[in-house]
Amino acid sequence: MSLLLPDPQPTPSSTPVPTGAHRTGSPWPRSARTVGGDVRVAGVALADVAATFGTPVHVLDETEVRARARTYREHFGADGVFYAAKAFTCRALVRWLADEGLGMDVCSAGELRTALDGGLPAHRTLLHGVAKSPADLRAAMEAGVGRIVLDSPDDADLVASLLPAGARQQVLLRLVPGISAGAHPKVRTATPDQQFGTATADVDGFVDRVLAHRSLELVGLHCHLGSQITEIAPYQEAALVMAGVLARVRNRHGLVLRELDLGGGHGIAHRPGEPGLDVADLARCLRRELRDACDAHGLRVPHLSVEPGRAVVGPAGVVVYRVAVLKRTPHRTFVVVDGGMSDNPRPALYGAQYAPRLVGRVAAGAQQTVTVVGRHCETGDVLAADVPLPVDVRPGDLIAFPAAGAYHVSMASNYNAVPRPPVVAVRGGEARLLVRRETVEDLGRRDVGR
Ligand SMILES: Cc1ncc(COP(=O)(O)O)c(C=O)c1O
Ligand SMILES: N[C@@H](CCCC[NH3+])C(=O)O
Repeated sequence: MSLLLPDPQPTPSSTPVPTGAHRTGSPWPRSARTVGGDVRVAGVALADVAATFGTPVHVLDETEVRARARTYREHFGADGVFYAAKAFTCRALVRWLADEGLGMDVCSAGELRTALDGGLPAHRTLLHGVAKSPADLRAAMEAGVGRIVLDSPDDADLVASLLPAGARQQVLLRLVPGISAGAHPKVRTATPDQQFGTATADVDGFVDRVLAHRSLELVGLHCHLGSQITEIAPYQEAALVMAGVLARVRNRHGLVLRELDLGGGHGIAHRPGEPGLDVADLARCLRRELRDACDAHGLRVPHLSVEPGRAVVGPAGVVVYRVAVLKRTPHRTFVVVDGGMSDNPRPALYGAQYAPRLVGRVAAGAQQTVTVVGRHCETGDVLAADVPLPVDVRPGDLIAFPAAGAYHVSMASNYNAVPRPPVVAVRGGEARLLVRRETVEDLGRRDVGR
């Protein structure tokens, strides 16, 4: 019996996935069940997905995504949730999220394109970026994005310079509240030593630069602390700091800003037993903190919004690899799989840890400690070091990594000219292709020189 999953029983497709507070402690979708030696997600055996679509393959549980989106919508309300497209995006996903009442945070003309193609109205998107290109901005302005988040005073000038004559654009200011939060230094974005946003101490000059442009309508403030944050306290601190900045803007500039976007970063369990951030608790604590802080400043409480990415799609995704080679050295046993850092750079970038498991057959009971590595020409292409897998693991076996729905596909590359894997949606016992596997021909198409 597996420690990773609930009891091995098939999921009746009629069992509703509970909404409400997010469960913490399991990296698997709530529908995941062990059946014999296999795992079924939304009633679909992972071995069947691998047989039909090949490996590596990304599997996304539609019901899990929708339930997570609905939970956010319930606790943060209409116009309160902008899914961060950078975590993963494709047209079907946009449609699910739009159905569930979410908006979307996009960072490029490409992410915006997918949002629009998926049917999300442009006014439900907001555009981010530390270095928005003129092409990004023109696409955003042409589509009519709801908000543009200005990263710096220069960004304000750039946006204003590209707006068509007579147009007005609602904007937020991205500020740096000086809070250190996030699972790794490379994903902390609210400290003074990194490149995003403008220090809260410099807000007056930032506001003045924005107000100098009649085409920019300043409606609110924004901050984003970092990613994979599993405690509520940093968000409470952010609410407190940002309420202070709202008061300062009112006092110094006579402007009452009506919106506050506190970004994303909500953590999930990547391995069994790890904590995740509870959305209901987060919403409750944030609202209380913000109300108290605004009361203290005599401010009206602004409209609150958040930008979760990982917490919406991360636990809904599983990636399945096939074992290519088993290598025993005096130091380690290497399980070499047919993917690697080109489809999941997270372990190499952040030392991210996962809990892979064998699927597709009944294994010997005993476990051994192995290191799962990828196929790439880098010693650092380690997907999971020192993890338990069955003693009889062998070439041809399937290895599944849960918590793979966010920042895998979206950060995938073509290193070693390896085509990127497909994304398959599962729901009610059926699997359907959302994003096809890239081909070697796709890769060759851009190579136009002689
Ligand atoms: C501005 C902004 N909003 C939202 C997110 C989403 O973060 P996460 O996927 O950790 O929720 C990010 C990425 O960290 C971001 O940079
Ligand atoms: N890419 C990071 C998170 C950073 C998100 C963007 N600010 C990860 O995989 O954990």
